[in-house]
Amino acid sequence: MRRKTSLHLKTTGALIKGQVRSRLSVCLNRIECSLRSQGSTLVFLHKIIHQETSSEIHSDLASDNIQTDYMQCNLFCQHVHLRGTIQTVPIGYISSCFSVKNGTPRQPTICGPSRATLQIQQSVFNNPEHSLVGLDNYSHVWVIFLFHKNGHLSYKAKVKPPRLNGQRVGVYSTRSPHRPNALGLTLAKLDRVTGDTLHLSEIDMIAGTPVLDLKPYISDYDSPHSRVDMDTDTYDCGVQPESTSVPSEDGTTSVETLHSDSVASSSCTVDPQLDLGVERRDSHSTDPRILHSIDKSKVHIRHPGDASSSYAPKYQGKDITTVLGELKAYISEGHDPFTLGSSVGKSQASDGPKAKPLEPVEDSARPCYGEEAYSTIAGWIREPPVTSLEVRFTPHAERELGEFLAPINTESRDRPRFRFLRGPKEAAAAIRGVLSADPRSVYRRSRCKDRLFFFTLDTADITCWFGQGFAEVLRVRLVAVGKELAS
Ligand SMILES: C[S@@+](CC[C@H](N)C(=O)[O-])C[C@H]1O[C@@H](n2cnc3c(N)ncnc32)[C@H](O)[C@@H]1O
Repeated sequence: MRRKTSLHLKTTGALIKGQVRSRLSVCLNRIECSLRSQGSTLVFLHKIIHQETSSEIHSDLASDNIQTDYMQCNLFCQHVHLRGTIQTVPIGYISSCFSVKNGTPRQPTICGPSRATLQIQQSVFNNPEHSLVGLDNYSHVWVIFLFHKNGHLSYKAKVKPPRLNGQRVGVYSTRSPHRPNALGLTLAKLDRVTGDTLHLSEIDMIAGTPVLDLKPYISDYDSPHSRVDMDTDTYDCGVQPESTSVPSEDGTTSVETLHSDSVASSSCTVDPQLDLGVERRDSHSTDPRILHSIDKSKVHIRHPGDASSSYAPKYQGKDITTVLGELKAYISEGHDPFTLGSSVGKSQASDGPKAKPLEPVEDSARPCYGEEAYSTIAGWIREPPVTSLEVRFTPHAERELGEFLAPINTESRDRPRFRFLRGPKEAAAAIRGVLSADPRSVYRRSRCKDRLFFFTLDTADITCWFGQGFAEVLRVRLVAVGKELAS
């Protein structure tokens, strides 16, 4: 194997010129060192050399990809020496309606109809379809992939996200594809599973993207809001609970619901220190955007006007806002919510405060808890300094798009046909999604305002231009390679 590898390295090395050649040879030397010292990594290294480096080099000799491979090998070898072996082999490669980076949505939510398939490689599992059994129970899947088309590893500690229109932030506060380990993470919609293939939509990956891993999206684990909901479920036990409020040593009040026929108990902990006002701001910070969550409180109150409040768990017929308002009053004023009215569980605290009818909690006085109560995001994500664009089609472009057929359409073979998208309507929605988010780089926006913008969507080449606050689609043509696919 080693001889074969060396031979391959020599052949590949002969193709490389100048600086790139010398860089790669350093890299190859390191790999050979690794081969000598790390017998077990031989297969993987061979894969890197064979699949990643050589195919890219042959197709794109002078490109930056060589540097990427060089850097990747370099990083890899450092790891082999310092940290042991890290084996990462793609489980499959994305086939998607985006063939190049230009015009690919920056996040999956931008363009719902963006579709893709992923076939699990036979080389990873003998029966790749077995690895997907049960996955069709989930609507969404995390896709962990490599930004394999990042031409060069010019990553920097600070980046300029296009939505920030030139402002710099730390790379780790962004989803920039330019990062030291070029890993991407996309929450894709899982439309269906057929055998060894996943059918996805809402994706932001280009065709050929190597996928390293898949995990089901489980809101109970992956969404802080759901975690909160699980905690508040302690109010909705389904059986008449006997409740007792137990002040604990750390000053929190724990409300325990005891099931008479079971040893199981669930608890809801309220920290009076926290004032139940979730919109606490950091005492050290004057930045009004810094909103801090209550980490320890397992209580979640939704904003009274929040549409989601209809989902609020109920305790003994009362919505959670009311129950927590009562709890808050209990904590701050001594009203015992558990001795109020007949529908509420009895308090077992004999020396607890006397029952008093509660005043209805004023909306303004209620804590205003939105979803941000449990997760916070940078203000610019929802309110970026760039505005979204109106998207128009010229009548000509509209006609051209209308000519396209869905993949399964059996009509005339002369008409252009999509591979992924389900017809012109879906394509129009995808184009609107991509363009309204202004896919141009900051440089293009400011320096090349008047230039035409081209991108490819499925089998269509789109030409458009940008004006003040809008993007207009001028032409929709079948891509050259798409012709073969469409026939
Ligand atoms: C901003 S990244 C976000 C990706 C992912 N959702 C994440 O947060 O990690 C999405 C952009 O990466 C680029 N991209 C997609 N697939 C790529 C690949 N295989 N190699 C390099 N760049 C890619 C496209 O330009 C796309 O607009």
